[in-house]
Amino acid sequence: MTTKQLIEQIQKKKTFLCIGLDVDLNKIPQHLLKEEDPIFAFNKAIIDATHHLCVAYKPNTAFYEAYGIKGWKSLEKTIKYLNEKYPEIFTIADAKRGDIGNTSTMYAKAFFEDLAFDSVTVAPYMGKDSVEPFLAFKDKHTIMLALTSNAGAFDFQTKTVDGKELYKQVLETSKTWTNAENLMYVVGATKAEYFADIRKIIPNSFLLVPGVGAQGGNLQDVCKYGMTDNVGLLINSSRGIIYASQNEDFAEAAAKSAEILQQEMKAILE
Ligand SMILES: O=c1ccn([C@@H]2O[C@H](COP(=O)(O)O)[C@@H](O)[C@H]2O)c(=O)[nH]1
Repeated sequence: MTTKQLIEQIQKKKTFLCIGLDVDLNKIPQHLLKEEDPIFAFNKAIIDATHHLCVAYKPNTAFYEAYGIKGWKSLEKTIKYLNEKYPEIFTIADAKRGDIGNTSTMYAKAFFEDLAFDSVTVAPYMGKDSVEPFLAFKDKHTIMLALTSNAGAFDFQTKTVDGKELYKQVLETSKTWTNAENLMYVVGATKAEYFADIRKIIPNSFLLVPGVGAQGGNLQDVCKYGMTDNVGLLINSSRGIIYASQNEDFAEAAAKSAEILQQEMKAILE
């Protein structure tokens, strides 16, 4: 999907919500455990109930890898279902990959070609040659960690290196890379006070913003300082939506929870 198509979807659906599909078998309704593929059954029900309220889904691959081959098959089925039934939805593999160049190319093939995700998250720590192989894929998006939502973000990301905070160095340097137009960035909703400075460096790039809901980030604050003319934000909530209920009504409860955020977004967009 192109960035233009993503912006069109945001404007049409009046939402920039991304729903995180972080499936934990201990948290899903127990009746689903009787299904042949409980993870896919859960995701399918959540997607069917919420697709009109969001523009993106983000399975975090850890929640699938934890269940071995079965988990990976559930991830495959989920992305295939999304691509076939809801092709207008932007898909994010939250895998936080990155390695020496030839290995990064294989990661990129896995997520962009084999699984056919629109985007994948990567870590910037190994630098230019670890990220550029992802950027080489046309109409695919590489979402690089910039300033993360967790407390550990202050261990390295905000430390001063050569007179500038490391996360700012990451943003500035990455702008010079080949195919940098295919970059988006992760900035945590819990770091709302940093968005104004971040926008000075990357005024137009899309930001994937996790941390609303279960981690306590505030949507209004993020939008106040992070929003661009083209919105430029994908706000993610995972647990706050998909585990709104652990009973048989889980899909409807997830939709209600998603609708609360979507209505807030709609009001901001109007
Ligand atoms: O800085 C980051 C980067 C990634 N994440 C991921 O986003 C979701 C958040 O889940 P919630 O349940 O809404 O808290 C999860 O997959 C994280 O691994 C993040 O939280 N912060």
